[in-house]
Amino acid sequence: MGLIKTCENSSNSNGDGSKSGSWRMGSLIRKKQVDSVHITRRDTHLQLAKKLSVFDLIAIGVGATIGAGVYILVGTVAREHAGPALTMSFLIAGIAAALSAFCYAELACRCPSAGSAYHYTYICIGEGVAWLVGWALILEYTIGGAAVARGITPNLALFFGGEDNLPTFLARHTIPVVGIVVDPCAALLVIIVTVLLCIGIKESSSAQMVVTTINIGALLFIITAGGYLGFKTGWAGYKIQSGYFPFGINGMFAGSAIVFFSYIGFDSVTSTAEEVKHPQRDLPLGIAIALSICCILYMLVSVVIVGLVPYNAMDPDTPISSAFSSYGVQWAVYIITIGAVTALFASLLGSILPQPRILMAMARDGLLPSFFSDINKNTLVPVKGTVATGIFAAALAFFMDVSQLAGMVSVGTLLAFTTVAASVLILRYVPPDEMPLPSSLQGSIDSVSLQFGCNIAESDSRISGSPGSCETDGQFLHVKGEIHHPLILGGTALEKRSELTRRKIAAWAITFVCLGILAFASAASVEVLPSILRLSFCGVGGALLLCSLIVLARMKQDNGRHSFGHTGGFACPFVPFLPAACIFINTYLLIDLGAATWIRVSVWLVIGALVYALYGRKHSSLSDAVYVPSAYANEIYLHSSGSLA
Ligand SMILES: NC(=[NH2+])NCCC[C@H](N)C(=O)O
Repeated sequence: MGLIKTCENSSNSNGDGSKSGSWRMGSLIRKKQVDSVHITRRDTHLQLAKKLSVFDLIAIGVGATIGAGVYILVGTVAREHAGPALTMSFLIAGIAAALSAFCYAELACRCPSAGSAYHYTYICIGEGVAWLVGWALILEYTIGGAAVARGITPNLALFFGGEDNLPTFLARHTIPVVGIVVDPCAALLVIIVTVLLCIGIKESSSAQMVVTTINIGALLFIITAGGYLGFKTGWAGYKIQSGYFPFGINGMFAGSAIVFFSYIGFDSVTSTAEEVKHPQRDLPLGIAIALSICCILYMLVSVVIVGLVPYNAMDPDTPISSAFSSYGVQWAVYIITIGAVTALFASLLGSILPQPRILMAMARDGLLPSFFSDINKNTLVPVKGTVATGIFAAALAFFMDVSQLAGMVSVGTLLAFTTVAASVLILRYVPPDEMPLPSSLQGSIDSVSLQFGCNIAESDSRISGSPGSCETDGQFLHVKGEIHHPLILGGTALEKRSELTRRKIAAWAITFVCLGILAFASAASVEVLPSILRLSFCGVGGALLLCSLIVLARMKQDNGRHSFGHTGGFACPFVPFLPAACIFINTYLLIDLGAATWIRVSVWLVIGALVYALYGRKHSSLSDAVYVPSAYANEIYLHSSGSLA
């Protein structure tokens, strides 16, 4: 049953929002429309302040991305995986990150919202996966922020001559009996960042700009001073016997999987989408420039460091400072430490900034309490969500050494990157078309039916457009006996039918692309399986992936430039190959995180599933929505505005 059934369900709901069994499954795949915030909630909320320019976005992106990664990872990765080819590892990881950046750039243009990956997933894939992404991002930003804050203390202590000399109120203490090491300095830094974020987005981005400029200055110092030393002393690191690839090409790729971590963070830019003055132009530019700056800096730093010190003599903990010390340039250590502290501070701000915005987007959709969607009328930022995030992250940073949980931090980002790439495929081949309306508008539907001379009747599940839309098959209309799809309201009956078939084939092809990648990547990484089994899985997965990609490549697609009410903007190139490569890389990295990380993450995800089942599902804005085609929704909305007034 389609639309009519949905209406009945809504009116039968027993006040607490509980629905029939089939609707319960349906809640996981229900989707929202780009501007559904305004339609479903008759939004009276304040909007965030639109103050950010492309320079602010670059500062936010670079600041959030450059962190401990480049200051620490170069040592271990050069020593154990890549050797002097570390530069190539950074390049490959940068290209992999750029694939995600392309996908983010298109979606940020087409659906600019503070919810970022959560929001795109909700529109393209459905509520269940969107919740999962939002919930995983909470883990990432909060634990990530707390971990970064803890990392600042030892670096800061270097200015005082070691941790023992830190002022008592900043020094780490061990609580007797329980043996917990508390870190007041880390908690204080989180609080400072939280206060800054509450003051205003422009103020926060200006602070980020200052801190990031100092950090870039330190990296430029490393590059120029290191380059000078290298030219003067003959680049000892490049003269070793084992050549440029001591661990072979495999080592270089293994290294790029590890240094990929240093590119995480540029996605923070997209969570400011509602605060950008010209989102369609500035979001893609901001993401691209931020990522390019990081990639160039990382490659130059690595060229210099592996050239100064032979890879096998590199210090795994403080590779950059040790490289300068080994040439007798002790004072450089201070500059490098300033760089590390500012990089970590900016990374902390980059972690705490997106969190309240994603919470706000989830609360607007009813999946979290409205407390989080509150915007302060003076500063026009989500102050309550920011304070809640800050208190939680500060408590974590104070009490826990969260570095053990570092692997969990990447899950949120990689999951988000994967679903964002899948969302691009869906938007291009099977653009979502439902327009959720609150049940209060149901009364208007009949009159609109009359006005259109059409009968919004039971739809035909045989012609549903995608696996994901079967449940909400009310998107199809029978108009005077013919089947009409909102996207193909023009054209002959034959054309309409063939468009519906195209959508169906595309939907299955996208599903098979994802399944093929999953099979291939799992078989390639799970070494405990017998090799014959691994090979067969890889073969089946690869064949599935290849066939589905060929099918998609031959299909008509939306060009990504004129949907959802605006034209222009950025369109991701090489669809479907680029998003598929992006899904592949991120799935591979997700599996590569290892069983222990996944077991820990599962605990968090199970808690998330419970919260969704007990709260989100019932309170979702879409739980009182009926589905009508977007082509008619505006008419219904306009028609009903009189009766609602
Ligand atoms: N949102 C995050 N997970 N932030 C962590 C960013 C890590 C950063 N790229 C680094 O190299 O340290």
